[in-house]
Amino acid sequence: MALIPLPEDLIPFLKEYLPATQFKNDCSKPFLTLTYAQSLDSRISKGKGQRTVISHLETKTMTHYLRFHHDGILIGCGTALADDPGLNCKWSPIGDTVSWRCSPRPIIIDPHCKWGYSGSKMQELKSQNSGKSPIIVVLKRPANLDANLDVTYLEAPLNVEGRFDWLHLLKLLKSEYGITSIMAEGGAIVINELLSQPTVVDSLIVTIGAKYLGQQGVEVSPPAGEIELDNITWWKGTVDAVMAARLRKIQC
Ligand SMILES: NC(=O)c1ccc[n+]([C@@H]2O[C@H](COP(=O)([O-])OP(=O)(O)OC[C@H]3O[C@@H](n4cnc5c(N)ncnc54)[C@H](O)[C@@H]3O)[C@@H](O)[C@H]2O)c1
Ligand SMILES: Nc1nc(=O)c(N)c(NC[C@H](O)[C@H](O)[C@H](O)COP(=O)(O)O)[nH]1
Repeated sequence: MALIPLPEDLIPFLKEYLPATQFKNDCSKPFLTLTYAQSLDSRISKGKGQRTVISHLETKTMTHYLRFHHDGILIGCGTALADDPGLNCKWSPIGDTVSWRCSPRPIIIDPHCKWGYSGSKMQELKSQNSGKSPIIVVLKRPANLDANLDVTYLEAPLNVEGRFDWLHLLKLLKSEYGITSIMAEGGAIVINELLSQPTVVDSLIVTIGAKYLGQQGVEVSPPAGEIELDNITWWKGTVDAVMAARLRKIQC
């Protein structure tokens, strides 16, 4: 899908929430932006496994502007399987040239290797020099790896609940691959887990589309209950609104 020009007032609106240059050297974990598009009833798709357009094209362009400003783009394997996403960047300051140089490195959280890179949109974009090859985070690298497949596996341990520890994972991505900023784009499991990680998430950028998706839709709602936000700012577009904020740090 072609983009439209980025609304100019989104640039100052987002500035404070983007990874800052000085952050790169200061911290052992990458800067993490959690971003997604939801309906008025807090759904991110109309059903499990169904790719659903929520954003207006101007906020779709905003997503690509955000992609331009991050080294990595992280999704769960549920999104990779449902959407077959490209995860490249189609926005650049010099126009809409699509290049792997402007694109973040896709990072797919796939502990049990359910998603395949072969034949994917990501592979197609990589072969056209329009995107980067992914890092797939797994418990154990698959046996019989195809040496021709341009894909990197990062092994990480699962905790007793069968989950990767986010802080450990992010630090690994920085120390092993030099990734200093990541935007997490979903889906629901990733978003719900990260909403309760104020020490891991640095910025929260949520697009709210003016539609309802209904009770069959995939819901975003933190399982642990109430989450407070700080530094809240709103932007209003043609039909969408965007909220940028920070998760409130828990006081000891
Ligand atoms: N509107 C939006 O902005 C948006 C964004 C992304 C996805 N989506 C939609 O969301 C749906 C997919 O969401 P979902 O919740 O099924 O999938 P998901 O993308 O959150 O992936 C879930 C899977 O990722 C892995 N995973 C995630 N966190 C993990 C952790 N800490 N440790 C170990 N494994 C972990 C697990 O295998 C888990 O089953 C799709 O319908 C997609 O279209 C919407
Ligand atoms: N900003 C936004 N608005 C939406 O309406 C919507 N459905 C998504 N969904 C995010 C999800 O991660 C998608 O899978 C990728 O946005 C697809 O990425 P590509 O365009 O293929 O690169 N994101």
